[in-house]
Amino acid sequence: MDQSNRYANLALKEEDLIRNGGHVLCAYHFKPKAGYEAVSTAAHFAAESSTGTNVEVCTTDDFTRGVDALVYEVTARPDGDFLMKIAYPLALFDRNITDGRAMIASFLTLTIGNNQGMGDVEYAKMHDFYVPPAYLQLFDGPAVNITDLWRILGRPLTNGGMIAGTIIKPKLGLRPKPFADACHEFWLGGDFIKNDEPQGNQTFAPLKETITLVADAMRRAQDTTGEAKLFSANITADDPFEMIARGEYILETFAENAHHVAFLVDGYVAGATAVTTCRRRFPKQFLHYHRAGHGAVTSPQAKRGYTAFVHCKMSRLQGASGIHTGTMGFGKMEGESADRAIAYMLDQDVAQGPYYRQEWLGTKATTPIISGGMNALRLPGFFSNLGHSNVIQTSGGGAFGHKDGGVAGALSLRQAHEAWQKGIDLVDYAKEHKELAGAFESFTSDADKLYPGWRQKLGVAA
Ligand SMILES: O=C(COP(=O)(O)O)[C@H](O)[C@H](O)COP(=O)(O)O
Ligand SMILES: [Mg+2]
Repeated sequence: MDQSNRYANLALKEEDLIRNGGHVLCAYHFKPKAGYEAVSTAAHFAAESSTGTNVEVCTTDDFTRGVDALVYEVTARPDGDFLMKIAYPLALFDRNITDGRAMIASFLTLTIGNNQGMGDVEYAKMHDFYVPPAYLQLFDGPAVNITDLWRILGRPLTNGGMIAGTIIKPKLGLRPKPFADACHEFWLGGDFIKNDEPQGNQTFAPLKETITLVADAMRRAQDTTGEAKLFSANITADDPFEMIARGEYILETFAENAHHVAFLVDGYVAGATAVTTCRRRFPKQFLHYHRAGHGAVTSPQAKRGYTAFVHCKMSRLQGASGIHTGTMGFGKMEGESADRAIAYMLDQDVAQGPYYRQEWLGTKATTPIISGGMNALRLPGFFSNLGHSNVIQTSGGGAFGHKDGGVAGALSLRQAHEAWQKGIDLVDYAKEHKELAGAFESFTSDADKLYPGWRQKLGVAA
């Protein structure tokens, strides 16, 4: 059944839809199955994503038709796919019975829901979306972000710079004492430590025992260095009550340092409920959105789901204090330099996406968290591409892979950031900073690639 006379209106103008503010707009790259025409398939897609199904139902009335999602653009793309844009009336989206607020679960159920498995759609992937002010203000948005961490660290509250972090490695297999010892070591040179995402309450490292030792390690490191230290504790679980139990135990155990604790939630695998449980139950803690598994849908190889840009943009609506944005081609994970647009959508008040310009109307920024195969040598290029260094940066291998250990690894990260801030060439800075020089000797293949001639300049034999 061709539903394009009901669910498509190609005469609608995007600027009018934005000016009227009554619709969420979504842009997809899509392809109909062989034998299906683009506009009618797009109309079926919009029907399935809003008020319709594959046939007319006798229960539809005039009100129903007034809240249909409408395809307002279908254009052929050079790669053979189509660009499809759909306007979703705000009334379609579910609202809480407790407080009338919006939820990402409903946004996804409609915009990336049943439409992902339709028989006439080869694939469809969301590349951008636009949220009008009336819907934007119904989301929690961030309560806390890097500014609050800068305050704890005693830094300027604007342009306070990179927070030097690590991830405790190995990923799994450390018992509580070696885990806390690794934390203590890194904190002697760095600021921020996160649990690696699988670390929780394994039998060989019970959470209560590990957290008690980590809280003690933080106290000792703070006493020794005279600096504040930060820990991002994983509270991800299937059960919100389990997350709350973990969070409460952690805050109680860190006691006077509870405000130095962030909560890590693996928001892709555990979902919107887990993110919002943390955002609402612990609004004073930094909500660290980790995104393990997101590559299954966000990878450029995946033709379905949504992009990393869309994923990160949703996290700001939900109220993530920070989210991993990838390393933009400078680390080990998939990405490219143009991914800096993801960071700008998170940390600016007006930002341009691939298809829509979004005004955030004073919504707090979500801090980009830069992680995945990073080390001191890769930081200057990364910051130059991004244009600023106001990020949390966590290097796991890049800290504990340093030839002189975790303290030197942490210091090398700080030194690389200082060099970039001062506009000094990294090799020149390494002549005066032995931990940075040690990073060159530790990560030699990066050094050879990024800084040819470094051996002669630093007097290191080949
Ligand atoms: O443990 C790590 C990185 O460890 P290492 O520093 O040793 O590479 C993180 O889970 C990844 O950064 C996730 O990827 P992303 O940040 O892209 O979500
Ligand atoms: Mg990890």
